[in-house]
Amino acid sequence: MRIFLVGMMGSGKTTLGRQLATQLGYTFVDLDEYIERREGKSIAQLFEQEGQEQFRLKERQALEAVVQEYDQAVIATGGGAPCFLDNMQFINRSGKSFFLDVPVEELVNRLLNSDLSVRPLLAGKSTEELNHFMTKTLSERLWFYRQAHYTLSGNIQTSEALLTLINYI
Ligand SMILES: Nc1ncnc2c1ncn2[C@@H]1O[C@H](COP(=O)(O)OP(=O)(O)OP(=O)(O)O)[C@@H](O)[C@H]1O
Ligand SMILES: O=C(O)C1=C[C@@H](O)[C@@H](O)[C@H](O)C1
Ligand SMILES: [Mg+2]
Repeated sequence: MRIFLVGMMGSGKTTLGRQLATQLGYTFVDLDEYIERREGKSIAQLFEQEGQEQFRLKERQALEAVVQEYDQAVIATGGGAPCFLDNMQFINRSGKSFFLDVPVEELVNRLLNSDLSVRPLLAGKSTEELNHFMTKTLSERLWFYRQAHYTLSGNIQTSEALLTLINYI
């Protein structure tokens, strides 16, 4: 079985995905890291050198490659991945999907405590700009994220989220 985690930057896909994979004995794949390895460039470099449109094409190719490569895996998708091309349909056809629906205020808190420079869409933003960007982007993306098979809502601790997810699987 393939398990896909979708949601905004800071929603905990990488953190939760890694732990879930360990618990299930599945391979963990972080789509951003997979792209970085395939391309030999960081996500920030890809955005800077090739632009977002080209990145989204590479992201789709990587998604297809991951599905080809792994039958039993927990896959943390990139924050934007489900919202371009027909990626969300492809995800839903390829496994079970979970939307980590974390309130914007909490996303902003978490992101302010992390390294913004590795996230090219957020790099250099002030707290106010970050708030505005995250609110606007979430409202544009909700339609896609809500197509996930399951939703985990709220600011919940990773350990609790893990238990809930395992119950759904
Ligand atoms: N349940 C949680 N409660 C509190 N903080 C969390 C939780 N999950 C993750 N974090 C923290 O929030 C930050 C972002 O988490 P993470 O990198 O897992 O998000 P992501 O969804 O993979 O983001 P991106 O789309 O940018 O890769 C990290 O600093 C992480 O430690
Ligand atoms: O939300 C987004 O559009 C992104 C999220 C990250 O996972 C990376 O894929 C990249 O920084 C873009
Ligand atoms: Mg991540």
